[in-house]
Amino acid sequence: AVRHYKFEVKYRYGEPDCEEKVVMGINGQFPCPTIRAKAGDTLHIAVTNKLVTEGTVIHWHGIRQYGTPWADGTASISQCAIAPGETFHYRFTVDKAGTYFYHGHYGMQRTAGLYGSLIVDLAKGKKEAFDYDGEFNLLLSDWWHKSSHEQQVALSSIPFRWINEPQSLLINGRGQHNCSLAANAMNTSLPQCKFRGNEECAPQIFHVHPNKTYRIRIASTTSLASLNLAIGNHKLVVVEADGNYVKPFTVDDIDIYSGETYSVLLTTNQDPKKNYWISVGVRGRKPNTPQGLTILNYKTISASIFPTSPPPITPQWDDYNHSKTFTHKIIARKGTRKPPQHYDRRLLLLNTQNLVDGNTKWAINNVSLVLPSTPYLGSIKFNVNGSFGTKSPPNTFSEDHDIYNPPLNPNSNIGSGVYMFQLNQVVDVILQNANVMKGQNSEIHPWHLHGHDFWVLGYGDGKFQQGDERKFNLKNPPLRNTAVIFPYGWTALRFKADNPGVWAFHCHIASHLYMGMGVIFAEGVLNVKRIPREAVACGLLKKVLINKKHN
Ligand SMILES: O=C1O[C@H]([C@@H](O)CO)C(O)=C1O
Repeated sequence: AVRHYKFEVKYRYGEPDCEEKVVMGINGQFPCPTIRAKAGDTLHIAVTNKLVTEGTVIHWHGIRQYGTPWADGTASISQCAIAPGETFHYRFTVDKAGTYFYHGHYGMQRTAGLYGSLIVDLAKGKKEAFDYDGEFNLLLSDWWHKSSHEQQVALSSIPFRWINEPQSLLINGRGQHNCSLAANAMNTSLPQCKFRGNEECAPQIFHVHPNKTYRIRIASTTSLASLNLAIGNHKLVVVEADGNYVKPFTVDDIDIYSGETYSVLLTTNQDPKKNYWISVGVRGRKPNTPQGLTILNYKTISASIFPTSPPPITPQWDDYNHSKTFTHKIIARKGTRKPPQHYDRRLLLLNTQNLVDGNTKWAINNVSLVLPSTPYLGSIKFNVNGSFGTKSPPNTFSEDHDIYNPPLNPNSNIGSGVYMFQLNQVVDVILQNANVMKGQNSEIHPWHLHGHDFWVLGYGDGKFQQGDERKFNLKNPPLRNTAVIFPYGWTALRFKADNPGVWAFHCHIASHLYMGMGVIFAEGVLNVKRIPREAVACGLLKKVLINKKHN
């Protein structure tokens, strides 16, 4: 079936965490409307930009866009930003059931609130690999009191101004900044929140029946924060990650990085005379943000009876062993597509923090990404000269780079070059983490690939060595679209370059991408047919496409 949506992107006042701010929403809603479709459906989403003075695009995160690379919604990569007042028609199929989301992919518009859930159900007649009685969505995000515009200015100022930690964590767009839902149950200086219930920042409470199993679809669209989610007294069975089944495993809490999605099963087998906390806390960076909270309500009692015990304690932010233990449990469910046993091309990508002309940036193999004004998809397809860096970016980095210390020479270059793959090549990417520019520290980065799922072949501590590939899991590696690199560690990915188009591969932390932490992949672009001309008619292609006929 074809599903039609009309989206108007517009700022409005809102109080996501009880403080009035300007938020970016769709059709007056924040978070933006949930899209629900069936596998095999075609979505036709007409996006009208009502922002008055800035462009916009929307990326359908986790949807591979086979045959429609111009609908991936990445400004300067797959399309021109939609100008104020204009409408762009996204038409693409959702071929695989799973938990996804969508978000702005121009500057830091995701930070401003431009995100919503995208759920793809199985095609009619197909059955899930697990049973459940009901389901609900948890769309997780972090919220900032400084506007996305001010954050962009801060990050590109000399001296550099870091954005620091978010003010609040939001669950389905709702958080509490000046009060705590759990004040009466724990030691805090915050007052107890009091709600009539219709406030925009009142928690969304999840109502369940006892002795049932629920599928909880979780997505993290945070700008910065890595999160840990727990539900008091309840176990979680992880069954899906990034739209792919995983071998089910049971945990007390899950770590979720920006750009990831999970489905977990929860069985309501606890005391039905109580309600329970759902808590979200910060991991991987020294937190300065209170937990995000809401309530799991057993319908056997009133939802207004809050738990008297404190919310689950989020694991210590720097307990990386906890994160690694969780991450290593994620393997593919039987029946998942297996990886090719060999690669055709390998990239070793070093992640460093650098200086470029006095600006603090992130660079990959010493190149910090700056996007061109003509979208790559059009430039490559129509062979436009001079629209982006023609020098291919480096496949690897210097063997003597000391990943445990600040770089000896912190300066790097900017670049807009593209890694070009032969269609159907098997590509391995080893992401190598390193020390930041100042002090002894290395940070978490969740890397997201557009247009493909990849197999996560392995993780390791320290510097990747040739022999490490013997430890790769080629038997049942999980298929995902986002994978984390741990501090001072490496992560190995494999994918097949089988989707003609131009695809971003980048750190999903909004500020880090803004600071250049990404690369551009392209394959088989000459095979891409029928690019709508409004998708790429800007920059150097504006005149060309108006004057000539192309197919
Ligand atoms: O990009 C970043 O900059 C700061 C810090 O390294 C410099 O202020 C930080 O924590 C980041 O993740």
